[in-house]
Amino acid sequence: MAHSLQFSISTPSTPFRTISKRIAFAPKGYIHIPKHRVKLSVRSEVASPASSVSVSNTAALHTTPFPVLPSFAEPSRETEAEPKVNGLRGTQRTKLVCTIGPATCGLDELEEMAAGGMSVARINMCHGEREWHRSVIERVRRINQEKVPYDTSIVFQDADMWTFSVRSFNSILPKHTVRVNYDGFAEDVKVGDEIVVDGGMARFEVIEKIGPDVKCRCTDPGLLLPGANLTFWRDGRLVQERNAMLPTLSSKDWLDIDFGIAEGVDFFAVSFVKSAEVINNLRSYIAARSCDSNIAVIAKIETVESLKNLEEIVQASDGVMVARGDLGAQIPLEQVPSVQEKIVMLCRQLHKPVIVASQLLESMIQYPIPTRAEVADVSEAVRQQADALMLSGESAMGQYPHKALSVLTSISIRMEQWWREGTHHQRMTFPDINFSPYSINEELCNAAAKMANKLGADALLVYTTTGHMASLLSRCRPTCPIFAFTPSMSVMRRMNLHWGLIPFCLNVSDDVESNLNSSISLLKARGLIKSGDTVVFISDTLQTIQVINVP
Ligand SMILES: Nc1ncnc2c1ncn2[C@@H]1O[C@H](COP(=O)(O)OP(=O)(O)O)[C@@H](O)[C@H]1O
Ligand SMILES: C=C(OP(=O)(O)O)C(=O)O
Ligand SMILES: [K+]
Ligand SMILES: [Mg+2]
Repeated sequence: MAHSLQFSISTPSTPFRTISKRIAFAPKGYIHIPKHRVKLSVRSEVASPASSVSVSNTAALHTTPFPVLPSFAEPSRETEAEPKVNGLRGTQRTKLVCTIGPATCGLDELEEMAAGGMSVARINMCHGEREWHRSVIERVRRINQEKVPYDTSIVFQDADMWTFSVRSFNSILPKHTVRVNYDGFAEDVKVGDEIVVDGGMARFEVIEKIGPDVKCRCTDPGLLLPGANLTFWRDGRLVQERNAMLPTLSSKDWLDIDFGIAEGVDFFAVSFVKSAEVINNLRSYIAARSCDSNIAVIAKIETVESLKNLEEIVQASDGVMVARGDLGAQIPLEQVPSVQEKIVMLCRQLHKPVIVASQLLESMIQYPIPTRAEVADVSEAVRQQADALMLSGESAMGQYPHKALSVLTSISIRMEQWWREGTHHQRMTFPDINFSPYSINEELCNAAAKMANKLGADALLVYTTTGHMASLLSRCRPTCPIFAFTPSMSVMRRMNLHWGLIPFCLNVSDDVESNLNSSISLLKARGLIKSGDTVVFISDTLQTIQVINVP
């Protein structure tokens, strides 16, 4: 497959992802795909800065309203007028993004995912057809209010000869052929180069170049999964000049972006971001193209260049994804955990939501329980207080998508509880953000969160017009849940990606007292707060902190 964009629909929203240089696959059924896994050794001594044949890979995170699910509390009279989109909420702090694929695209499956804790649905535009993408978006919408083939991995055996080709094959690929969607491939690669699939899934040596075909011998057997990322190495160093010149957004990406704007997705996730420039370009494009919608732009951190320009990229974006899949193919695997922690901390400091993605529960693509190591990895991401965790193949084409989601949910709940109960953590202190218009709100939020913690408050309530005040509060990672009220549906949907925010759409009147009363009765009716609870209330228009005893 060539370029693609990924959208996610969150169960309140959707993402979009960048286009990566990917290997295209033989039509289904041609190359056979045994289901067992091959053990691979990862050679990390060849650890020089890497870049891959991957170009950009535009992922789109798209957010739709929160699923309208049967409410656990009978709506009371006060809440009858409440918009349906508010749906059912739990108070889990860590948000869960699920990639939607053949395993989860049906209405029933999507509904089950929503009920199981999915906060954002993601569609990877690398896979599937436009109509399929549209139907998924529609179904997510409907919940808020055929299947694609996936059996496409290829097993490489030791010493087998394969042809990597940039030719476009109309129907059936010749035997032992892999299509590469990076046009410069045959020119850039040299006889003797080592080709590494997905950071070590399999390795090849380049034997011969024949026009657009590159003959390679498998030197380290393994698996080729759809959308695999190729890197090539010469004399133990990654070849990267060419890649640096490739555009982050291809023309196919731009068409996918138009599609996302037309469909009203909530997020675009841009793959293989190198600098803030592409983010800024996309932002101005969105602003020019869609006057009313305000699609958030997520930068996927998965290249060496993006690590070099990390701070400017985070500043320019509305959120960040630690895309550990491709990242692990670009830097030595043993560096991925510390890089993840660094990105999570930086995003927290700059109050941008951060998603930890890829291979969280990889073994659950095939097995109904995770490995202990996977549980430890997910726990660590929750302990770091990342805003969101993301499932890829586990939910898109795995055999146990719902089980995988429930594993994420239970690990998150357990770790969040451990965090709240214990004295395990030191509070993070932040330097001031220093955007002067926000400094008052920043101080208010810091103070309100601290006050809520000290008083042992049951909830924080925030009125937020743009979502900014709510994200400042989320950044403090307070102990109690944060109920965020906004009159804007799109602001509400985007808040679904932020740690601890439980967003509601509510028409706000000029009468502060009556706003507060209706929020409180809404939360009471849903069983989220009760009489006698202590609630700390802040608003971006009032700039005061109130402590209320719920009547
Ligand atoms: N829309 C889809 N249709 C079919 N398969 C999909 C779809 N989305 C995802 N998948 C499957 O799930 C896997 C993991 O998803 P993702 O991480 O988004 O893609 P990739 O592996 O291309 O980076 C894909 O490799 C693919 O096999
Ligand atoms: C999330 C990632 O991107 P994609 O799934 O598009 O490869 C990743 O590389 O980890
Ligand atoms: K991936
Ligand atoms: Mg990637």
